[in-house]
Amino acid sequence: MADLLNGLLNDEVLKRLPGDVRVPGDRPDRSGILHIGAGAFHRAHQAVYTDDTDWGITVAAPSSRGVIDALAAQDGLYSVATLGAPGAATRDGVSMRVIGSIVGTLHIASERDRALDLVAAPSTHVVTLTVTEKAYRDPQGVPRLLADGLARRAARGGPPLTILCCDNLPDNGTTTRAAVEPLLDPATRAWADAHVTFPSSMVDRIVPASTKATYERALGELGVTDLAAVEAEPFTQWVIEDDFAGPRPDWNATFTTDVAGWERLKLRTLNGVHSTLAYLGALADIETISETLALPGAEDFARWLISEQIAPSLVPPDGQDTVAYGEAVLERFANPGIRHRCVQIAMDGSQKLPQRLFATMLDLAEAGIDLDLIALPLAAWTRFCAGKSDAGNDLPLDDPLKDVLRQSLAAAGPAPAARIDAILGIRQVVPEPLADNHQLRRAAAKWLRELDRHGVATTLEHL
Ligand SMILES: NC(=O)c1ccc[n+]([C@@H]2O[C@H](COP(=O)([O-])OP(=O)(O)OC[C@H]3O[C@@H](n4cnc5c(N)ncnc54)[C@H](O)[C@@H]3O)[C@@H](O)[C@H]2O)c1
Ligand SMILES: O=P(O)(O)OC[C@@H](O)[C@@H](O)[C@H](O)[C@H](O)CO
Repeated sequence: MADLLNGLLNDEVLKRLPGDVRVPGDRPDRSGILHIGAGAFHRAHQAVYTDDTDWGITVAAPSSRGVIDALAAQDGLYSVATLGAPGAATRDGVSMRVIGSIVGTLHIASERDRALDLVAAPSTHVVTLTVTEKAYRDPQGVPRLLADGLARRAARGGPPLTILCCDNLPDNGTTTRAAVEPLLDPATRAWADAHVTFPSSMVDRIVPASTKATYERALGELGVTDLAAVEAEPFTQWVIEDDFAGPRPDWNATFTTDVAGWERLKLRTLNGVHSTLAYLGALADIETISETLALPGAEDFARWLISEQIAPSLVPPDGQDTVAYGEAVLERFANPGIRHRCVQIAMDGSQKLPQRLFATMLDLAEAGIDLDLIALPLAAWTRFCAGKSDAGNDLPLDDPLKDVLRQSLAAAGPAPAARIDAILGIRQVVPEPLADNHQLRRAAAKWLRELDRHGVATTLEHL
């Protein structure tokens, strides 16, 4: 952890920061946005877009309070280091910006009543969410909080509210609505039908979890300690369905009537290849995505996967070409400044692979297209779930369906075909038509046999 003797980043020290650090102008004095999920992504994405407006954010942490405590001690300020920025103003392709859009913090687990009041407050116009894919399947968690907050807002006859999901899910607005609506009492439901919208959005910026190196870099660049520092790639994108119930922040985002095409393109191409590289890299005991992409054969495989399997599975949004989009994604993945760990991306595969891989497979199967290449990431995930790398090292299986995955694999025994069938048989994860797809089963079993016998590095090299 960075040295506290240098003092903390806060309002007082803003004017003393090095001249090449971008600092916020006048800070907003109220928050029209309640954000739930104080993770790294929010700080490097929505909070940055908001910093360019006169809106403020209250950030709510569902359980762990480390980040909000750090933010509170720093007057809500923190830095974003953009790494590998072409033409960056500062050393080694790093450009530093201090963000001032966070004006309040809240710990939901210990301040639930205040959280409900904030959902109900007339001054709150937008609730944004980055709570990971699995949170939408836990009715007693964030969906219950939103439902209870809406009940309070409805009872007070509050103004309209927009609930904007910023998690990597398809139809993420509809998914959020579907998680919240069944929890509403009839009166609140009737009020919400008229006063609450759930736009979908496609969010994109690669933001790895902060590490000791992040805090040390922040100290070096700022001259003061920043315990909420994050780092991110230069690229950023936000496509939002223009369906706001009340006032809309003037974010420099793309507002559109149809966000589904963007979501599909991004989830299948960027996230599909990200998860593929994450499982291959983790099995090969490689730490990051950029290092995995540098394995002989890996970049060619990713390119084939995009052109032969992902591109034919979707119609990109107007003006986009999936192969060109994929090329740009691979360039972003190769950014050596971004140390995005394979095991971080590999987390929660059961919640991610349905939209990242299985949806692509379904569309390919329906179109009668061979599923050979895309069966390799399925084999890699299957092998990853058993918890050992190619060299026999332990791999973490951090997944809400960990027990189901492990039990299914244990019951299947060692034969690759049986292990693939066991995974394809998990109905909560794999759509039914894929379980009976003989071509997919055969291809995945073939790849799993290769991975078992030769490991990832040799398999990729000899593709
Ligand atoms: N990091 C990225 O590159 C990136 C890019 C695009 C989208 N996203 C989206 O943002 C999400 C968060 O990413 P991050 O990098 O901030 O991760 P993070 O680990 O830094 O933060 C995760 C956040 O989710 C909350 N959370 C986790 N499980 C929860 C649960 N069951 N109920 C309620 N809250 C829960 C945590 O409290 C935390 O605030 C991702 O899951 C993804 O959907 C991330
Ligand atoms: O954040 P997750 O856990 O949903 O997925 C891990 C990465 O694939 C993801 O965060 C990408 O970096 C991101 O989607 C890029 O915009």
